[in-house]
Amino acid sequence: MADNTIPSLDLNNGVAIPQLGFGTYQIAPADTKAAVLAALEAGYRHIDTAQMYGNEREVGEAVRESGIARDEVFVTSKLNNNAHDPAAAVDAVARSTEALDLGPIDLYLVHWPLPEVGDYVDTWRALEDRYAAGALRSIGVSNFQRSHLERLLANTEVVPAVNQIEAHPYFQQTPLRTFNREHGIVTEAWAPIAQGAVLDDPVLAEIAAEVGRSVAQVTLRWHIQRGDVIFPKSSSPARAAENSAIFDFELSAAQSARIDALDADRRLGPDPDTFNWVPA
Ligand SMILES: NC(=O)C1=CN([C@@H]2O[C@H](COP(=O)(O)OP(=O)(O)OC[C@H]3O[C@@H](n4cnc5c(N)ncnc54)[C@H](OP(=O)(O)O)[C@@H]3O)[C@@H](O)[C@H]2O)C=CC1
Ligand SMILES: O=C1CO[C@H](CO)[C@@H](O)[C@@H]1O
Repeated sequence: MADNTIPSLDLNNGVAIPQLGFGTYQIAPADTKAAVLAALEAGYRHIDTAQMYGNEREVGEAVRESGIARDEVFVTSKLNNNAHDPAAAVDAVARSTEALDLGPIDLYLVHWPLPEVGDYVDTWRALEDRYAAGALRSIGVSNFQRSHLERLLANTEVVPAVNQIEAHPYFQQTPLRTFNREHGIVTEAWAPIAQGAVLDDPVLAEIAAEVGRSVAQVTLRWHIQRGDVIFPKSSSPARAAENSAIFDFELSAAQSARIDALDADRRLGPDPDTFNWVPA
């Protein structure tokens, strides 16, 4: 474990995804290109963006200008909540593709199920069509609960490659992660350090002192050892580099179990069963 190489996982269609990526939520468009270039310089090879974040164009510019071969960088984007209608979804894929300007997008997600807005099954069929046409290398979902996935799996052909859900030590999502795994769906954990809420945790601080790492690094390492994909966000190149230096140490089973015991059913973001927000 001397080096710090980022491992990849295989999605259910055989496409490889780096287990660590760089999150770009709340990075302003004007700051995004520099932040993504710094992340790529630090060794990240996976960027998570969304139409909702308003920074796809700048993510694409950074990847294109980085000098790194296109097939060495994995880029995810997400369909915005106002594009669930199938025709709008097809148009949204075209707009994301144009904004990123990187050729086929590596992974494209339905950002939220929006259970009371249209029907996510129809939205998914539109993404299945774009996937079959080669416009998207992989397709997945985000914030889908078990009930949403069950309906999708029963009514459509392509099994989502990932389900990107809120998960961190205070909201561990154990049953949903198990369901994902049993169906060949990779779990991606958003807000892996709980948007900073775990940083003052005394148990995590104790473990950090034991392994000589920061609380953020210990928390991110715990996710990696659970087998999930993560993409912490930082606007600071120093913290982004810190967050990527997690592949040259390990947590013991006992240390991981102490983190497992922090689960507190503490959701930070919206509840996917009731979140039906659509931007104007
Ligand atoms: N699918 C979905 O619905 C959602 C997806 N996401 C995705 O997940 C990504 C990650 O989630 P996010 O909500 O950003 O939350 P994170 O858990 O990644 O936390 C980000 C916050 O932690 C701070 N931070 C990061 N690294 C460190 C560090 N080493 N030490 C101290 N503070 C640190 C950042 O501040 P600073 O920038 O100042 O370092 C920022 O305030 C998003 O960027 C986005 O790509 C997020 C939310 C919802
Ligand atoms: O990706 C996202 C960033 O955070 C927002 C607020 O929690 C979410 O709505 C959105 O899904």
